[in-house]
Amino acid sequence: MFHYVAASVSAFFGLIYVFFALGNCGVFGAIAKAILFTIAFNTGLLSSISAYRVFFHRCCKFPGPLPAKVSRFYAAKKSAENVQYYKEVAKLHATYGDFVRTGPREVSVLRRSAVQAIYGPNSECRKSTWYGQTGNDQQKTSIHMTRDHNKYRLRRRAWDRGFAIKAINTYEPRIKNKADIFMDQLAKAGEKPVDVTKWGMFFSFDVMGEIGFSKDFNNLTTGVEHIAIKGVHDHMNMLGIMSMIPWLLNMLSCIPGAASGYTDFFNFCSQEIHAKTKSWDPETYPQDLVSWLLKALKEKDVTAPSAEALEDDTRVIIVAGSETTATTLASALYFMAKYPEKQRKLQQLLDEVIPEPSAWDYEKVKATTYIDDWISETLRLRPALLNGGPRQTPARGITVDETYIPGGCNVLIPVSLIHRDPRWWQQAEEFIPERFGESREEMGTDNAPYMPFSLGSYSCPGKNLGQLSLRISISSILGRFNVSFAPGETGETFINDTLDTFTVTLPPLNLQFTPRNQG
Ligand code: HEM
Repeated sequence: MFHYVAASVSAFFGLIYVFFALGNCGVFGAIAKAILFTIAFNTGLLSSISAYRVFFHRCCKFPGPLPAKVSRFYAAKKSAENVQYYKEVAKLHATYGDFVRTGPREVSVLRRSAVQAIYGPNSECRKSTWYGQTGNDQQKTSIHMTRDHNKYRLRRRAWDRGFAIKAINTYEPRIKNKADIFMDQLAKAGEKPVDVTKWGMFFSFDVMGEIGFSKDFNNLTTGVEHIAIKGVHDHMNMLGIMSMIPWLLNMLSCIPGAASGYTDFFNFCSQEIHAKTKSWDPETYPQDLVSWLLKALKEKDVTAPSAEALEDDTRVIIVAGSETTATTLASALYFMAKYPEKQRKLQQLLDEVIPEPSAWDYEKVKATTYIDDWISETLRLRPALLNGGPRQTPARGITVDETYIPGGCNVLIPVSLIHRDPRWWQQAEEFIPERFGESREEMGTDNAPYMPFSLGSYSCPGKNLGQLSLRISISSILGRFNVSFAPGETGETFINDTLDTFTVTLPPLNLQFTPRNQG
């Protein structure tokens, strides 16, 4: 698009010059003629592109709404209506079936076998053009936006070292420390309602400050959202809508001032990484994720990102690491309030191994598998990312069941739909953590499509860290409190008004945390 826009602008001024030089009209006449010429040319061009996309494009056999076949602006428009594009996708699948053309070259697929074909470890599908939204210079983008598969694999190694078991073990007591501050704040709230959407975010941002940078972001102690993070949150809706047209987002971000809402966040990350570069001691064992990335950079390891990419990576650490864990924690607590008898069951199982909060021990929490079943079921019904990241099919295409999808198409799975599809999930709409535990076989869980952390090469590197934070926070809460809806809260808005901003944005949820008498 950059090339196209540059060529168009040059051609426009070239035309004015030519018409003027031909000498049969003045400057204004030349401008008028150039405008007419440009309109005629672009009308012809856009009409022929539209006709091609509707009748001759390699994706033309897939059904879908006509405007979606012509342009991605359709998806952006639908997303702009209420930032709930996932509901639109659900309607489209109900109307058109399992394969829906949701963009000129995008197909949304609602089939179990598509999970392996698109995201599985042996899939040849690669990150699609969606990941070009912050630019295509692979030396400058974050790991998340790295589309070059070989470069991605090399960079991923540095991340995987930061999430290896030895590293993760050093994080556990520091996360527990944050959880304890969180518990003190819940105790202070007493009978007052606590918005867990907000406080879950404070907790997970502070965890990422600690684990990402060995830094206290102080959200939990102050009860106030960090100014830099606030900038990100204030612009999530816009980002959710604009990312429907990645090339436009990329272009807009180049306009000076267009990304000013993010300035605080960008400056903050930049300051943090510079401070860290100075304070970091390469001789000691890395204590946080940024140190692992710095280590790779310093050792000129092939896994090292460039300095610019490192800055972008720090932004990913904060956003990818905290938004997802925070929204999952809030949803897990929602289910506790909604299903008090199941909450009691989890509490009792934890009480058996941890009879009082002072006896808290992570190994015992981990051994209580029902807590993992709770987290898995929460992520099934309330995935932190409602859609699988779009992937591009390899040149020879892929086959999903009986359907051939040609090469060079963008394909994705609507995760929030496939996780509730009754063809593969029994009692699909119900919250039944046991389906991941003792009822696993009976409920056919192993054969059902499940991908809250994505799968394969580009799956979430922070999965273990996310689960660690969730186990620690949930077990700490249940050891000290009973969780219920605050007066007047039903949780309906929390469920119905979830926004699709790539990672979800959740409405407030007011819960009450009543101290337990454990006798
Ligand atoms: C419950 C918690 C979490 C969930 C549900 C989750 C989910 C996901 C998903 C679905 C993706 C794939 C996105 C895509 O395909 O574009 C992803 C990617 C990623 N996640 Fe997580 N995540 C969680 C926690 C974390 C944590 C704690 C970190 C730590 C920094 C993290 C770091 C990342 C990174 C860096 C990527 C990009 C990987 C890539 O592009 O290949 N995540 N996550």
